[in-house]
Amino acid sequence: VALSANGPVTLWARDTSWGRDNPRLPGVTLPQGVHVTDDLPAATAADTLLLALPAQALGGFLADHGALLDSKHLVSTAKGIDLSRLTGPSTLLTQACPRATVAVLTGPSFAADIARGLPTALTLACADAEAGRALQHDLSTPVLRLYRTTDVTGAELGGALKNVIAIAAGVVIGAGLGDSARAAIITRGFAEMTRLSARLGARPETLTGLSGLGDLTLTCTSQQSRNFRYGQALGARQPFDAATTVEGAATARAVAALAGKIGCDMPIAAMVARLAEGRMTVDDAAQHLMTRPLKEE
Ligand SMILES: NC(=O)C1=CN([C@@H]2O[C@H](COP(=O)(O)OP(=O)(O)OC[C@H]3O[C@@H](n4cnc5c(N)ncnc54)[C@H](O)[C@@H]3O)[C@@H](O)[C@H]2O)C=CC1
Ligand SMILES: O=C(CO)COP(=O)(O)O
Repeated sequence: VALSANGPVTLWARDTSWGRDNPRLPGVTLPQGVHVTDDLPAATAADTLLLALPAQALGGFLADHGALLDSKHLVSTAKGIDLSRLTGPSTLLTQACPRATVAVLTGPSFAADIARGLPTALTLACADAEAGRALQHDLSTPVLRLYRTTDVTGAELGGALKNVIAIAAGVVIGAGLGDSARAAIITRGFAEMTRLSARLGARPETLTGLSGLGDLTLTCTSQQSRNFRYGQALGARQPFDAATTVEGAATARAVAALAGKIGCDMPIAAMVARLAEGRMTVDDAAQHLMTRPLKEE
């Protein structure tokens, strides 16, 4: 919707029977500049392709269709870590499409806000600085402001890890533990995010930017966030719609596996993984976090 301000856009989906009003984006009718199709070869004729798939679906999609995407400029919007391979979306794209230029678009942004034309700032990460500069210009609009970086690892880890911490923040609020406890979870969660990211080669300033702290702030404080609402339901012991995309649940499990492999202490992520799998109660999780050995901040 936003990019159609810059020129014609083709939107591909497996099922296009919804016409121009997608129930996943209620209240938004696609503008004339968006052409909707279920013809993937036709849609992939463009040079620049945005892949807006859930992180756990991206690997399978690339296994089926990667050949169509090679040599293109591929921009992933997925915020997660693939559970079976323990890698982020950029690695999945590079492995499936070795001749493509790979970039990541991430940062604080609810789809509904962008579609309504509200002002939004994002991070565009591309290891190839020149290609990143071109994509930054192509994908910015007067209300969608892109900052660029070459730190793809940091940008995609920020987006993936903030979802895990947002679930924890939701649990705190859902369980009635209060805003002070949520602030503690956000802060200690951010410490975990920077710790793991540094171990994996990210730059610290990427984590304090839009793709890290920016998105963490948004997702831990807004009822628009699916990850936060899912955490709230867990905390309140209420059911949650299983058809809703909640990236942080699988990513928490991936983070726990990855952190175990490289020996990185990630207590909040480990707790979210156990809560999401039903292996721990909220009371036990809170007790566990509060009774860890006292340490320096
Ligand atoms: N919705 C939002 O506000 C934002 C979402 N993101 C990220 O973008 C990614 C996608 O999120 P949403 O669009 O919100 O999710 P969604 O669940 O609303 O939509 C995902 C779409 O992908 C389709 N899909 C799933 N598996 C597929 C496959 N194998 N082949 C083809 N299509 C498939 C689904 O049918 C659905 O239409 C996630 O990683 C999310 O974290 C990033 C920023 C904001
Ligand atoms: O990534 C997002 C905001 O930046 C969307 O968050 P949720 O997936 O939690 O709805």
